[in-house]
Amino acid sequence: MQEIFIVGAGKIGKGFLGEVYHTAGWRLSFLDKDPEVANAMRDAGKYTVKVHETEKTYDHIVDGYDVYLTDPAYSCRDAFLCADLMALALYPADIDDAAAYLAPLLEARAKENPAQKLTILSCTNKNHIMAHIEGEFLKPLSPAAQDWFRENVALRDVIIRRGTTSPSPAALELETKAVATLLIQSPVYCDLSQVPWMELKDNIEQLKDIKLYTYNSTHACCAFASYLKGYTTINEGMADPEIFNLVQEVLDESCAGLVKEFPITEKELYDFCYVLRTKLQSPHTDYVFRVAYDPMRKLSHNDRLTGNALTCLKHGIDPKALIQSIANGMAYAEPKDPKAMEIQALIREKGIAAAVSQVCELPQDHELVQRVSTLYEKIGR
Ligand SMILES: NC(=O)c1ccc[n+]([C@@H]2O[C@H](COP(=O)([O-])OP(=O)(O)OC[C@H]3O[C@@H](n4cnc5c(N)ncnc54)[C@H](O)[C@@H]3O)[C@@H](O)[C@H]2O)c1
Ligand SMILES: O=P(O)(O)OC[C@@H](O)[C@@H](O)[C@H](O)[C@H](O)CO
Repeated sequence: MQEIFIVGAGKIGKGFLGEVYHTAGWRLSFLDKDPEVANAMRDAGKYTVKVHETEKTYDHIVDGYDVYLTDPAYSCRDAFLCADLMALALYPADIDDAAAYLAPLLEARAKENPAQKLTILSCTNKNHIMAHIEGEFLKPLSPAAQDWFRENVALRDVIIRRGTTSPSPAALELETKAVATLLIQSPVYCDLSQVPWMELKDNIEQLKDIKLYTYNSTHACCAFASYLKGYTTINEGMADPEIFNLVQEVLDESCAGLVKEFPITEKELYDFCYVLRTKLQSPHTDYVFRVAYDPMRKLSHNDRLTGNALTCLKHGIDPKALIQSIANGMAYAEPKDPKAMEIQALIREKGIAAAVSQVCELPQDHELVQRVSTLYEKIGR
């Protein structure tokens, strides 16, 4: 039996990877830093995922797993030492800590089980960070373990094309929309051919910008605009004609920039985004809080809105709706989102132009900073 070690037992860990690898008959081990999350899973011994496929919806009960806390005694040691696959189902900001915690385990594996190769999947929406992650894994290792890691570990990026939700981090009832495969940078060191929804690809870095600048730019646009209108779900936002139109404009601008920037035809891009162009309601509730979460990352230089707008400007396309969405993101003042609060503090301390300049990582006299600042002042809050 093959074994997956899932770091981060949240929505993607439990609701996507746990569900899919359980279906495929793999042994599942979860590691989480939150005692509430780990205890809830351990006490219940099972959880339920409502899976929405194109033609059917069904409940899948996932059980028979082990769950560990990131304890100082490394109770997860045995599970880690024989895992074929490790998935980092974490936000990018949590990966460095996870790599530091995992270092003694990698050191032990290099000594005690050197012959078994390991594949690590980095499951985030942040692109161009794989060299950094590899550095974080290698940094604490001894020279011998570093050599072993380079020879025997395939650290790979992925593209997650499904929304997975739960009402709280420890919830044992999740929902997932299963309509597209998980794209994984090839090659890997384990056999994924019998695991549903897994697809190996050889150009993940480029495809990931295209996915972020279409699926995630429209998603962020909807979340920030929805917050400003007082909605709490993405479903409510998409049902509002004004927000729906803004989302479509963001998609049009993004696609116009992408066909100029990347070797992809308009038809290929249209097909890739087909689902975004229909007014279909999602079969499950998705939350503005989740989709808007961490606006500092979402508005940063290479990410879904700013990176996208810069690509448009580079190719002579006016990114009007993207710029409005960045301004809306600057006005996203959800008290429970620490990074939204950091942005609000920056605006209070430095003024809007300096804050946009810092968040979007652009000079203050850049056209985009000036236009975002002007639009921000017009937003009624
Ligand atoms: N949920 C989705 O629909 C979705 C879709 C695409 C991509 N993603 C990406 O997947 C990643 C995970 O998202 P999620 O929705 O599952 O988040 P989540 O908050 O539901 O789960 C993350 C889990 O990781 C745990 N964690 C954090 N730091 C840890 C550490 N150092 N060691 C062990 N556990 C740790 C947290 O306690 C939490 O349980 C993110 O990068 C997100 O952008 C999510
Ligand atoms: O996970 P984030 O915070 O990068 O972005 C929120 C959502 O846009 C994202 O999770 C999507 O639902 C997902 O990328 C599926 O397309």
